[in-house]
Amino acid sequence: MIITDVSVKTFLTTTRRHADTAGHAHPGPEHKVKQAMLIIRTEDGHEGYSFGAPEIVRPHVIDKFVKKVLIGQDHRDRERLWHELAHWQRGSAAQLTDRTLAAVDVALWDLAGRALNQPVHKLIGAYRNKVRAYGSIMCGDELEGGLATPEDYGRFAEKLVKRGYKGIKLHTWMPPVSWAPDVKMDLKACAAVREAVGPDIHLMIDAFHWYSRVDSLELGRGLEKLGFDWIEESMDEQSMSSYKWLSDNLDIPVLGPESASGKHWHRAEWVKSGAVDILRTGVSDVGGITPALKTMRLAECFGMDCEIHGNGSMNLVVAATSKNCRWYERGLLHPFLEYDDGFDYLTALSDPMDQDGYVHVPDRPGIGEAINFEFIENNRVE
Ligand SMILES: O=C(O)[C@H](O)[C@@H](O)[C@@H](O)C(=O)NO
Ligand SMILES: [Mg+2]
Repeated sequence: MIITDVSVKTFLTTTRRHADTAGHAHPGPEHKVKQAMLIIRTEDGHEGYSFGAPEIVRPHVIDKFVKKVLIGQDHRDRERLWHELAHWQRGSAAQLTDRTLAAVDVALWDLAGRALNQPVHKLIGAYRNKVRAYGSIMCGDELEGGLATPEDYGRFAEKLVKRGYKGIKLHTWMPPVSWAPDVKMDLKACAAVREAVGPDIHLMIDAFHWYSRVDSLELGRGLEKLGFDWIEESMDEQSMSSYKWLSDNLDIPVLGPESASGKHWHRAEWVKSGAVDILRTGVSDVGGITPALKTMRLAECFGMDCEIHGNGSMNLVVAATSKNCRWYERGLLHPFLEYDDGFDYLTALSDPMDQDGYVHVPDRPGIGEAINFEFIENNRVE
């Protein structure tokens, strides 16, 4: 059970996703990008894995922080190891981020499952074995036939409903789109989607993250007329009081925070302040499965739903082990991309969705990823 090694394998994977100046994904030509696999190994040869950007598991953070906390420790002591690593953050000169904590925590949970030959959602205590998904559409663009007009969004939404989705979330247009942001265009896209899919499909929006209070109010009031389920990240989440103001002035549920730092502790403050109606967590955002579960349980104590940010096995585990979330965020989706094609370094989708819009939680050991180890070895760069 004792951890004897922490290592990283960096490899090339092919993708058509390209990040814009705000970090949002858009489709483009195929290109190769570096991906990292973190490996935590024990004395008896068991290993746990997690994937992420190479910079979050770069040698500096692995050698200066992760190895110092993990090597020689019982891998099952996840709660203690998470706190010990989190305490290193204050003195790390902002070098040890929540993303790194998440990579380590996910690999430790994966290790626990693989060592016992059990799926992690069963180890934690499953609430369900399938979760209803909403299709999370990429941010708008200026691509002919892509997501350039409200009608494009409407057509794509129709396609998603045919695929089985019972919920759809729009990320609307943001810079670097030349004319964005524009509340009236956001509402035209939302109206086009509502018109296209009818009244029974659940709709949500995740808007330009830096609207003013007044713009957010105009957007929210328009969405109320369209019967949307929630409004998400329409303002800078560093201003919790702005969300309190918006929640007090809108009927549509306000959801968040997604990107705000502070893990489960800060999300407790958002609940206490009444800043949101639906809480939000995400394994990458709060530092792992461990704090994401704490956020879910915190929301449950206040009679609140907590919706999980992001796709992938790690977030699916949190959704499968929690009663108070209604959705799994499946995406990001675009008319030019086939989400169900998956990743070249996995031999199966982590989140297969049936025709009724349910994602079935894989019962594979660990967090449930079907890793193609041979592909990773054949495409290693470090
Ligand atoms: O880069 C981002 O802001 C996120 O990836 C975003 O696009 C999307 O994942 C999100 O906000 N979901 O709620
Ligand atoms: Mg979001």
